[in-house]
Formats: sequence, C-alpha cells, structure tokens
Amino acid sequence: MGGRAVVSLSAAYRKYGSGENQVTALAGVDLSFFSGTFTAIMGPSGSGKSTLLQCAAGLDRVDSGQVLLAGTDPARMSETALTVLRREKIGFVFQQFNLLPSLTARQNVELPLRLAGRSPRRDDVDQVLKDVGIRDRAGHLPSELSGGQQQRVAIARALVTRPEVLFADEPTGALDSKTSRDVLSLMRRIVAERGQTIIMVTHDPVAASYAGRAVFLADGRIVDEIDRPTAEGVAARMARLEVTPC
Ligand SMILES: Nc1ncnc2c1ncn2[C@@H]1O[C@H](COP(=O)(O)OP(=O)(O)OP(=O)(O)O)[C@@H](O)[C@H]1O
Repeated sequence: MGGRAVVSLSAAYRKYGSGENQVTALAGVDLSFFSGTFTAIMGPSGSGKSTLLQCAAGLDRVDSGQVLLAGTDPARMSETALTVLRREKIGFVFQQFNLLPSLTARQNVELPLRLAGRSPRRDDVDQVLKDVGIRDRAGHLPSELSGGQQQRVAIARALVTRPEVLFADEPTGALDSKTSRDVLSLMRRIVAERGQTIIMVTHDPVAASYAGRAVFLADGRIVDEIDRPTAEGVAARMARLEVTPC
C-alpha cells in the first residue's frame, strides 16, 4: 500500500457500562488508514462501526490501546488542542447533513474557516463549491436544496479546511439510490483527484463498492477485509457475518 498511515488504531478497546451490563464495543482493533485511500467500514448492527469511527476521529476515547490521528494521539491532547485538531485536520459528513438552516450554502461552507479565525477567500470557497457541483446553488438556503445537494454542501464544508482525513457516517443513509450513487461518485473522485483520505461507515454494500477497501467488523473485532470490493462480494460477506457472527 506504500502510503503514510493518516489514522491508525492499535489494540484498541472500548467498553461501555459496567458489571453485567458491560458491552465491549471494540475488542482489540488493529487497523490503519493510508493517505489518499477510501475505506468502507461494514458490519452487522451493533458490531462497533460507529464506536470505531468516533474513536478514530478523536470524538471518543479508547479504554486501552492507541489511536494515532494526523500524527498525534488524541488521548494525550488537551480539550483545546483536540478542538483545533477536529476543526483543522478532520472533516465530518453525517447522514443528516447537519447544515445550519439559516445560512446559505456558501455561508455553511465558509463557517469552518470563520470558526478557525480565518477569513474565507472567495476564490477558494468558489472552487470547493464547484468541485462538489453546487456552485450555482451557493446563494440558497438548505431548505431550498435537494437532499443530494445538501449533502454536497456538507462535503464542501468538510473539505474547505483541506483536512487530512474525512470521516463519513452513513453519508448516503438519507438519500435515494440514484442520489446516493452521485454522492458516492463525488467522494470517489475527491479521493482520486485530490488525494483525500476518506473513512466511511455504511450498511450498504453498493456504497461500500465505491471504496477501495472494505473492512468488516463483528463483535468489536476486524474479521475480514476486501480490496476493490464489489457490491455482490460485500453483500455475500455481510450475509455470512449476519448468519454466523464470528
Ligand atoms: N454510549 C453507549 N453506552 C452503552 N453502550 C453503547 C454506547 N454506544 C454504543 N454502545 C454499544 O456498543 C456496541 C457497538 O455500538 P456501535 O454503535 O458502535 O455499533 P454499530 O456497528 O455502529 O451499530 P449500528 O450499525 O446499529 O449503528 C453496541 O452493542 C451498542 O449497544
């Protein structure tokens, strides 16, 4: 694979609750994500996908083991340093877009720069709006945009700071299948053209087929991975996991 690991987890454990109610959401995960790659994280419901994403992104902490994110260990950082890391080195895209309803598309995209104390350069913002194909909708409010257009705005907002890694949690979960394919093609293009690193949690084998690698979780452990996944290959692997959990 050659590239540099932008995010890695080693012997990562995360438990929730205590006593009889304790759940081991991550049970010793070793996993690296390399620069310029697009990885899909798959697994049955409750297998630990969201926990893995949250811990990898420094939004949650592991109980033991180590996370390295953009060259630093989030567990060793102050809250202030973590806030800066999240703001400047990481982008997030969620199922529900999470745009601010009273701001236009352009203003939503500018927001992370303003929060970082930078004044947005019109050309830079125009470029990222153009890259995601919504330059002509820039003056509209989220309520005036389709779901696919709103997710494009969210992707532009996540990319505008030029993050080292983009985390996406079910980014097509609220979109119809045609719009999902368009958004996934956009994500794949961003990886190919900008060398962006993307880590995506998804339930959908078709979505996973847009990634270069699919990693499978079951009961908090990595149980398999497929390079250049096809929707059929991923669906078959998922069916086996759901019938006989490892
Ligand atoms: N805050 C929490 N408190 C207690 N248990 C939790 C918490 N968050 C997650 N869990 C448990 O940890 C396990 C892994 O959850 P996680 O949300 O990571 O799974 P997932 O694979 O993302 O599931 P889904 O596909 O249903 O979203 C589950 O058994 C879940 O119930």
